[in-house]
Amino acid sequence: MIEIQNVSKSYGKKQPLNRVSLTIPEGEVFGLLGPNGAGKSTLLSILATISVQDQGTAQIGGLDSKKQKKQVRRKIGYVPQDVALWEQNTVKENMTIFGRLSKSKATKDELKKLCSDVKLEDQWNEKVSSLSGGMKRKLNIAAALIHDPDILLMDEPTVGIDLQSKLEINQLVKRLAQDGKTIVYTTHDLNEIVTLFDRIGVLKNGAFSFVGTASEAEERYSSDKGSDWVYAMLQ
Ligand SMILES: Nc1ncnc2c1ncn2[C@@H]1O[C@H](COP(=O)(O)OP(=O)(O)OP(=O)(O)O)[C@@H](O)[C@H]1O
Repeated sequence: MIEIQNVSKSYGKKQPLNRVSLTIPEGEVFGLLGPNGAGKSTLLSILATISVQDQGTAQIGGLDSKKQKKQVRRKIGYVPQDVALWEQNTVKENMTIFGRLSKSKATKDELKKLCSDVKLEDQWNEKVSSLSGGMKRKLNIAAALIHDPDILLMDEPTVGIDLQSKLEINQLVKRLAQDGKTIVYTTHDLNEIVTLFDRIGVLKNGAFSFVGTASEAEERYSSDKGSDWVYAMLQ
């Protein structure tokens, strides 16, 4: 469970988060939406203990993101917006390095299994620099799962990649949720907004303008003229 209470964060005169509150129950796939610059990455980075909020609290599995960073990091896997890999090393070497960094005792077979879960088994001995953008994204996700986190924070994991990799990542997210993991996922993708999430939340002007299921959003934002409810919701 994730509990965010009255979280605020400013950068100079900009205030992307202004007393934001949200509860995400265990096992939920939550879609974090909003226009460019709305504060989605900022909120994820606070949950990932990379940024610190100016005010308010964020609790992850009962642990405080500010005061119990180390313990929180054991509970979360973070997939940043920008791919972060060792390009000159192989997939296997990358997984081994990430395994050491997360102090995981995962065996080679377990690391390989994580790669096969994201359909990267054939690339095990390939250099990262030779992989496609979609493959790199999938490797970043596999790396975030090495320490078997309860919660996965994913910042636009499918932006700018091929359709097949995107659908594979979507399927993986659904499987992880079935296994009981809680997932917070930011996206601008229309199909994902409509199909992937148990609930969505729209960040706008520093706060959530909507939190609920896609059906509830459709009901609220559809007009009689049948205008596009996703567009209306994000305005
Ligand atoms: N380190 C930083 N220093 C200064 N300003 C920042 C910093 N990080 C984010 N911002 C600003 O805070 C606001 C929120 O940024 P954030 O990246 O959280 O938005 P976002 O909703 O994730 O956007 P996008 O959909 O474009 O990824 C933006 O105006 C951004 O320019």
